[in-house]
Amino acid sequence: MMPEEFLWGVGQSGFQFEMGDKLRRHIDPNTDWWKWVRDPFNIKKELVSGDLPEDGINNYELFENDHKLAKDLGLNAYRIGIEWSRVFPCPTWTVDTEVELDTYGLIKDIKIDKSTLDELDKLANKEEIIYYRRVIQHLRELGFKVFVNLNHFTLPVWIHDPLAAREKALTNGRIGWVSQRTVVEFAKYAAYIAHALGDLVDMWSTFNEPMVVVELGYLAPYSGFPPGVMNPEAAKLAILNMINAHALAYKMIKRFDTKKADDDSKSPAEVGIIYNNIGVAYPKDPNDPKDVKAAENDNYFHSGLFFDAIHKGRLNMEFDGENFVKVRHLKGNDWIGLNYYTREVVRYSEPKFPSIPLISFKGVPNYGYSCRPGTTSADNRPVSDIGWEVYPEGIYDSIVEASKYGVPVYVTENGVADSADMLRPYYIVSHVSKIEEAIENGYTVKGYMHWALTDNYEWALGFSMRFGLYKVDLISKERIPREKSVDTYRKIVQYNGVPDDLKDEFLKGEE
Ligand SMILES: O=[N+]([O-])c1ccccc1O[C@@H]1O[C@H](CO)[C@H](O)[C@H](O)[C@H]1O
Repeated sequence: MMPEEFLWGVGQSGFQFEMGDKLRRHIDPNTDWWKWVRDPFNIKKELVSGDLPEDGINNYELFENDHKLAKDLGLNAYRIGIEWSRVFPCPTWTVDTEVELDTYGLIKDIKIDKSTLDELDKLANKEEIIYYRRVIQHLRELGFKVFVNLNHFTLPVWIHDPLAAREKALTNGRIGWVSQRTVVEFAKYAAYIAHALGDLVDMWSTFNEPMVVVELGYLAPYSGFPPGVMNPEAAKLAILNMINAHALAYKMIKRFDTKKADDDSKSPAEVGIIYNNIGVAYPKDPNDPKDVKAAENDNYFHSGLFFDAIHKGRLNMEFDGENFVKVRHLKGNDWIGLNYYTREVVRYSEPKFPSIPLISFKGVPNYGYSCRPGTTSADNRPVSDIGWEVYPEGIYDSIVEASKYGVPVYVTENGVADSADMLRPYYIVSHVSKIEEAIENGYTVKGYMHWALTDNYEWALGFSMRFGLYKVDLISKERIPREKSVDTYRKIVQYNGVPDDLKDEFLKGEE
């Protein structure tokens, strides 16, 4: 059983859930992803699916309905995302701020005060603020603890034009996280949102999975993620800028959200980061020191580097895992949101880029993310529709790794692409059991949020991947329960842990 105050919830983002209203009144054409997924070249090359987000599930209008579905499951936590581009459809560059740099060229502080907020207020789309306030208020009325995430992959197109960025090999101005200008604008956005929503929100996160943005955007040109270039120098800049952006947003949220929303909160603003692949790279051959080193490097590249910076003020600017500089102003993180889907199994391989020595690993096929749908993994585990191995042990190891930083952990995403609902009940039971085990062994995990309540738009893969406890009919927008999963999750939530009958049904013979 979980501790009494354990949070059970679901997670969602803006871009993947909001759009889909019939009259197209609530489309948001102002993101990089909007532009990216309809680009004829991308569609022709099958980099993206050709599905469009405006044909999606329409949570924008149906949020009350979705909140009620979550309530009926017995949930008490709900994670949402704010779309930067909805609040600021036009550039905020013109709002002047003083920026203080450190000796490494990182931004140490940025002067944002009440008059800056007034200027930003003139540029903000007030209707969208009113809208997000309604959404949060409705969640609060239903008794949910609300988690608000500021950035989930998408960037305003005025700050990132992915097609121009690709075409001009990142030499044009709108290059997203490769440019330090984005850090400054993000700090303004964070300050403004904290001010505009702070009375209703105590649990904040800056980013969702920053390393996915970097790796799929700048090191995997066929991933289907914008801007689809291969450029290790850009990847390094993007990582440093996102670390810097987290640090500044952390400060801004603390500065401008001074009002406690919930009685049970420790402070008016608990600011964390949502992160995936935390310590879940495993060596193919645990007896081969080179493979062991490869996994260690992989783990450091994916999470250690970022976490060392924001928790210890210790920055590995060389990307070698060996040389560090002290950058105290980067420190600041109150909780870790852990997203877990599967593991990685890696072998040693000579560093692909001389300037990133940590990338001395390569994935082994038929494990983790590299499986084929409709098969079982090399380890004889089930594989999801998206080709990801089901490996519940990984969530335990991920909790252990995240716990090293001394802040509470919330599982902010966990789920499976499974349109037939054959795997999901087992997936939920096995992963939640591992979380229970971690808690029994003394680790601090304070919540579990399933991804997702409903089907949604799975980025480059469009609507083909079905992560919902509720299936969504994309024509009628009807939510149809995937009965077995809905039942399973409801039982777990009611019991506040995995009851014995579910363990018997799904985990017999595993232990
Ligand atoms: O979006 N991704 O490409 C990606 C790759 C590896 C692990 C998580 C991950 O992103 C995460 O995954 C889920 C399901 O795929 C959602 O789409 C979510 O938006 C994202 O945060």
